[in-house]
Amino acid sequence: MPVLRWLTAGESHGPALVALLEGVPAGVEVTSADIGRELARRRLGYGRGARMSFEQDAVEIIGGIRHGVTLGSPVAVRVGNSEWPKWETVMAADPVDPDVLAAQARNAPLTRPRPGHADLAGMQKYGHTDARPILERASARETAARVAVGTVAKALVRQALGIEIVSHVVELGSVAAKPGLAPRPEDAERVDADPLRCLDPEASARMVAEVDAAKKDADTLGGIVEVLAYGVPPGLGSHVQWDRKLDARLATALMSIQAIKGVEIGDAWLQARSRGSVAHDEIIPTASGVRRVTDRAGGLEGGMTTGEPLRVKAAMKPISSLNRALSTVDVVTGEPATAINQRSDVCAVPAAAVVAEAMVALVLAEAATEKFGGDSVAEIRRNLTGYLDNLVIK
Ligand SMILES: Cc1cc2nc3c(=O)[nH]c(=O)nc-3n(C[C@H](O)[C@H](O)[C@H](O)COP(=O)(O)O)c2cc1C
Ligand SMILES: C=C(O[C@@H]1CC(C(=O)O)=C[C@@H](OP(=O)(O)O)[C@H]1O)C(=O)O
Repeated sequence: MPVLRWLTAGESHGPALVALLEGVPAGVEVTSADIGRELARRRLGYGRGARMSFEQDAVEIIGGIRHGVTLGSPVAVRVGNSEWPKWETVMAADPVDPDVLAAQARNAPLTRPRPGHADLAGMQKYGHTDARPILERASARETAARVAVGTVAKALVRQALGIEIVSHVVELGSVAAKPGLAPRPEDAERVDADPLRCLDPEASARMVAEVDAAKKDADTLGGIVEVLAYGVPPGLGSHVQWDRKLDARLATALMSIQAIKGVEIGDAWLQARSRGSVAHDEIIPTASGVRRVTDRAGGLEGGMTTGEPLRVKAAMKPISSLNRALSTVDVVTGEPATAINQRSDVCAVPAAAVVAEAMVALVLAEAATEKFGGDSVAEIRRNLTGYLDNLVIK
């Protein structure tokens, strides 16, 4: 059984999302205000749709935390959808009078699946001619629940191991930030203050213009985000089995985010195009122990952390709900049609970076509790200190 596990439930326009995080050690200090702050970060970013401006994330901790400290029991969080009153008939859990439903425009079947969304494959798989039952759960609204439990994971790795996780946007559409820019924990506020969560102000201005141009053309954009984790000890994850390798676990976690289609560990694409002599991180002795001269590997070798900063990137495809709707088929008439065209984000890359932080935090929290024990923060700290003090190679 995994040491730490998490699940979410809830539909985009249902009453709430819920998240359950099991295996959290006792003694992690975290409050609903902390979760609220992370959820507010997820709503940031130039190019998000109207829903982000009027919907609130109403956080309620249902279990696992008492007086701001985790108990060791499962942590359960509810994130209420303030849009619910508008949807309580369409999304009612119990049967509704068909005449009442028919009178609601919102309940009209969505029969023109969007290329790039989960609509068509989901309708085929689950046997619907209406996309509603699919898009409600496919929607990235679900990422609010991940960020809620990701906040607990972040607090755990920070308080037990001193790990700080930050993220930034490195590319948006055709605009790229200056290569090599990487935020440190002290840059986190500056990143959040930028409209695109980009560290390079000149690139950020061009990204704003790119979003404006896409919006004017009724189009959408994707991009690339990077997550960095500082203070990660060597030896999280393992080389001994495919499903213990931390690079693979990070890739799975990031790839599970809606619209993420590629993951890069360190400078993987550049490494693939380079010769071995310039692709790896040479090891040198220093007064404070062995170090790598560079961090091209993104802090991971053999499925284990090296002690260098962890660095992973995720590529997000452009949003698939376009006002300039793409060609599709009306699944009821069988005729060519234009896809469902509903209010949508033009670009959600900055928000995806915040979700990616949460997923990296959950994976690191899982790997840390595996390695250092999972009952209390004090126990993890003790075991970490014992491990670091007794490393055979320092
Ligand atoms: C933060 C975030 C916001 C998103 N917003 C939208 C949106 O407004 N409209 C849309 O069509 N897709 C949006 N997406 C992407 C879809 O949820 C995603 O493309 C869809 O669920 C299909 O899954 P796939 O792209 O992983 O194959 C968003 C994704 C993220 C991470
Ligand atoms: C609600 C969120 O994102 C939603 C993700 C999403 C999608 O298809 O993924 C579609 C949009 O929802 P709607 O169609 O209701 O406007 C986004 O607003 C959120 O991130 O909280």
